[in-house]
Amino acid sequence: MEKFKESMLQLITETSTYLPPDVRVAINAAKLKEDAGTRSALSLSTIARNIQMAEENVSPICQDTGMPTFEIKTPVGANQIEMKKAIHEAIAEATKQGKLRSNSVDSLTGVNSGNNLGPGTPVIHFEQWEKDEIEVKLILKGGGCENKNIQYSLPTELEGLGKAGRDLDGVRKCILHAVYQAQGQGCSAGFIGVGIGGDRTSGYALAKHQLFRRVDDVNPIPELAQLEDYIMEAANKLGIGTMGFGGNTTLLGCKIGVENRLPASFFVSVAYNCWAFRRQGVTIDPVTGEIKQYLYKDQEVAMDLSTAAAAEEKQEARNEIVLEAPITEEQIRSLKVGDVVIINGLMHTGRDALHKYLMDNDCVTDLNGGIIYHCGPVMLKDEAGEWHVKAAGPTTSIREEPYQGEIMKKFGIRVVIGKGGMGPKTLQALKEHGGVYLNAIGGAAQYYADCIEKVEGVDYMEFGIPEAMWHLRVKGFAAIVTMDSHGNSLHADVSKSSLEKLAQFAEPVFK
Ligand SMILES: O=C(O)C[C@H](O)C(=O)O
Ligand code: SF4
Repeated sequence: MEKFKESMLQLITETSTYLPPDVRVAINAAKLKEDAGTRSALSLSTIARNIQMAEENVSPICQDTGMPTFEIKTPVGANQIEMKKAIHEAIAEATKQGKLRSNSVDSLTGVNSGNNLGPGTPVIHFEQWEKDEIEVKLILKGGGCENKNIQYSLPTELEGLGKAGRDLDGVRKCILHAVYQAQGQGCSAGFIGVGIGGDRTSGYALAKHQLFRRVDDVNPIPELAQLEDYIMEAANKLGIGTMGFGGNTTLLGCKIGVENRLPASFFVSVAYNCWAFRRQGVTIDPVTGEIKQYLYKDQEVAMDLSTAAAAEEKQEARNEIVLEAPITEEQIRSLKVGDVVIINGLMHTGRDALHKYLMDNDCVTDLNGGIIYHCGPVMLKDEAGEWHVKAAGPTTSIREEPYQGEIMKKFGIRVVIGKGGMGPKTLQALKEHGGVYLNAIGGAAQYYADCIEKVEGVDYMEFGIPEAMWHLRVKGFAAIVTMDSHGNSLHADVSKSSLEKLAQFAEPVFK
């Protein structure tokens, strides 16, 4: 079992740090479809570079290393109890090594277990088969994209598309709607797994299971193969684009599975996975516990960095502004949607627990003129007791919508950095107070970690590592203004235009 544990540690590390070739091919292809210099092309360049950095640094592609979910097939008689124990040990070790973020939180107390173990974490599904080898597949699906999963109960009425009935055309409408409702918040461009049928629980399991299919496989059921092709074409006409910035690629893959249903139920369940589509698998010798073969690693695919230089040149031609806290209202008022901002100096991380806390409490740090970064990093402490950032991309900002405006005003915060945009309440506060929202590239955790020169300190450690307030000194941290102090929001614009485009798909296609 010692060797099996080592093999599991290798699998976890590989999954978190190395994006499989079929996913790389899809991202490289998306990059070719965007015009150089557009926001989407710039984001895809950053994503490509981030994927390469993660591989080189053997560090997490994204700081949210998700809910580790294993699907295991064993020969009859294999000891599943021992295997489970070994997997738990490997998970704890991978967390200690900074390959996984401590991501398991007690839902009642809010306490982070610190080692990714706890009731329900990790998820392990066993199944027996006749073969004389063990197969272990692992997916690390982050929380932001998990929040964009959606389940429909047919018949239903869908925004933009009208009635969706209990037939293949109703399914078609649900899937298009699922892509639309995700906007950029699940770090588009994404991959979706769809489950038709089952019950509420097995439908979602079926949807997630589809994500283990290769991006380039062909569905053996002809009508579903046709539907997958149709969705790929139609969804990419919605104009949501990478990070919801607008653009030609919104969806990178669509895999649909079907199961029987109850007469009264007709569920369509959609599992949305971000571009950081981390899944890997191995076959294992049941006697030695050694890895025999990787399942999604049959070719070498280098990330296409060729357009990065051209894109950066165009970026220089854009309005590029350097900001360093403390920032004045005047500086903020001069910014508008589309500007690229480069941040130097100090910023403070803050996400769910901190925002809730700051509503009713003072802050230990002076935030006047300051910058809040919606980020839950992966951190490691060295022997001298100093903290190091291992991965630090943005988290989905919309969760802070109930708090953000008020907190900005209360503490004099001028800049909020996150991803996916915020709603009307925050937009109004930016206008009244003189604030700006910057969108960083979701999932680009290595790229941003590289901009962090020093960890100046940390407060509120009781919230756990991802939720604590880290004081970070950065250099050359680039992000795009997507909500300004004049009432403009790129997110509101893209949401509106994509709804108009969605409505073009209301007519029946599959009779
Ligand atoms: O938890 C995080 O760091 C990010 C999360 O996956 C998100 O997409 O919001
Ligand atoms: S931040 Fe984005 S890339 Fe990372 S897990 Fe969340 S949705 Fe995925």
